[in-house]
Amino acid sequence: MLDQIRIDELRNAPVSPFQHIIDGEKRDSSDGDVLNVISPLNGEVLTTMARGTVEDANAGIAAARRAFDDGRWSDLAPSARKKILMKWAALIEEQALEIAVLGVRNNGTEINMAIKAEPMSAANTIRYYAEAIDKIYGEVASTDPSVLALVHREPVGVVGAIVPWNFPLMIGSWKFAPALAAGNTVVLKPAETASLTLVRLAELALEAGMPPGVFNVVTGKGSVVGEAIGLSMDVDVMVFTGSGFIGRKLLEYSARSNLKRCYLELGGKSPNIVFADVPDLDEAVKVSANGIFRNSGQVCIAGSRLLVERCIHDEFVEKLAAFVETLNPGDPLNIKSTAGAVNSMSQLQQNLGFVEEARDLGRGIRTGGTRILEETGGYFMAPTVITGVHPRDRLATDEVFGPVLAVIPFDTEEEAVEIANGTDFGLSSAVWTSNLSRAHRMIRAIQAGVVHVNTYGGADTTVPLGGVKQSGNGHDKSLHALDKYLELKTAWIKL
Ligand SMILES: NC(=O)C1=CN([C@@H]2O[C@H](COP(=O)(O)OP(=O)(O)OC[C@H]3O[C@@H](n4cnc5c(N)ncnc54)[C@H](OP(=O)(O)O)[C@@H]3O)[C@@H](O)[C@H]2O)C=CC1
Ligand SMILES: CCCCCC/C=C/C(=O)O
Repeated sequence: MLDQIRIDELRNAPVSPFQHIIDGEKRDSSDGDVLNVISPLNGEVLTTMARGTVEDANAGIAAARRAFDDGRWSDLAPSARKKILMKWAALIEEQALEIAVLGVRNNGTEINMAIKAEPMSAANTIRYYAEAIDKIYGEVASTDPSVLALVHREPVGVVGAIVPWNFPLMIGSWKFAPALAAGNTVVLKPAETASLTLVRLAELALEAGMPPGVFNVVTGKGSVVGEAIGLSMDVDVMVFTGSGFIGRKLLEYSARSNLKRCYLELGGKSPNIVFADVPDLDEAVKVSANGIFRNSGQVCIAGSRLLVERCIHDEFVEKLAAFVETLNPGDPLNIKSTAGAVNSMSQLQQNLGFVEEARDLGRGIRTGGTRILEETGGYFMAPTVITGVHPRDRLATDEVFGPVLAVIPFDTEEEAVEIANGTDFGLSSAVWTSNLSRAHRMIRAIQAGVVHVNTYGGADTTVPLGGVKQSGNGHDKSLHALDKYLELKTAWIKL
């Protein structure tokens, strides 16, 4: 599917200014203000987008409220909603390359990953929930024969979605696809540094026949548009992926407004644990490296802590560093690049700050540790492996969200579990072992929403993704995600 010549044609195509999509229309901000969209590929202005005001956020919410309350979407038969969603998925797939290149110019993800993880994955997710929604049934409870007790599943109402910049379409679709399939309406605020493709998707939704007001996208600052959505009395469910700092604010907004449900996915510091009986050490090296360095480490489930049993530690690190040095981070629109740009200058500075702190503590910068390709003006960083990290170092406890891997040796299974569980996070993890009993013990012992065994990543739409501890609550993906967007209603009928 990836054609370098076509990508090169698209890479310099002019990008028209982006507006909000509210009530089925493209709209400027109420005060006409715009934000410059800076491309992380060269630090230059790519285009502008509407800088949403509180009025714009409220207009998006009001449109979603009207569209929900008058039943133009929720009262459609599930099969009718399904037809529109299927058409939407097809349109996204038809334009996948154009959308992917626009997204790469906006957020810096390498094109190989972007095409799969963004438009293709969004289309797949929309289709998954479209197909599911006419197969979900209510219940008839077991009661005394004088009563008929029914449990209905109803859409909750207006869903506010606030999504991040690392995979705007993939993560966005994990929220809006089940929400819309279930009959809710949506107002979505994309991240300031990755809004363009989500606006494009909203345009395609209208083209697919989605009624106006059902899916609204309001761009701008989180502190303005995001806060207005969080505080709205007309938003019934809030779904979010991003930092714990903003996740806490959303809980506060909910408490200060209408106690809206709030589902948070807040990232992690996921342990990737390699025992000496790893079935294939070379495979583990490669998969572990990809588990942290794809998308420049800007992945919530990134295996950012590598715990290696001491007796194979030196050999593993040697092979890992050698493999990492063969990676080819750089121009994300070159299909040969293995990683692209870091999303923003502030993320790059944050990443480099972690490296400096580790260096000051005397940890070993085994490879990487620097900004690269500075002459391009882009925000590129070498994949970085840091050894001798102490489990209490900030590098071992805090999310970097960049291409920085902390390596920690361990001696026993118990110690590995203690280190693995020794952070406030609990999103993902992996165990590499040939011992089936140990694999099952570790699955039980690790505090995380996902435990991989002898692999890292790759879990598809069929399984839930969610965190424990301060990695959040609720689950994206799978049929379980629908529960967030459905309300149970009991009908108790005396016969
Ligand atoms: N997938 C994941 O797990 C992600 C984790 N993170 C973590 O967060 C760190 C910081 O990244 P950052 O982009 O600043 O993440 P944030 O949590 O700040 O941003 C996530 C989303 O929240 C919005 N937002 C910001 N302020 C508010 C507010 N007051 N009310 C409502 N919404 C708001 C943002 O909008 P805007 O862009 O306009 O600020 C964005 O859409 C990363 O280094 C990483 O550790 C970040 C992104 C994704
Ligand atoms: C194809 C990349 C897999 C990403 C898995 C989930 C990432 C979630 C996130 O970053 O929030």
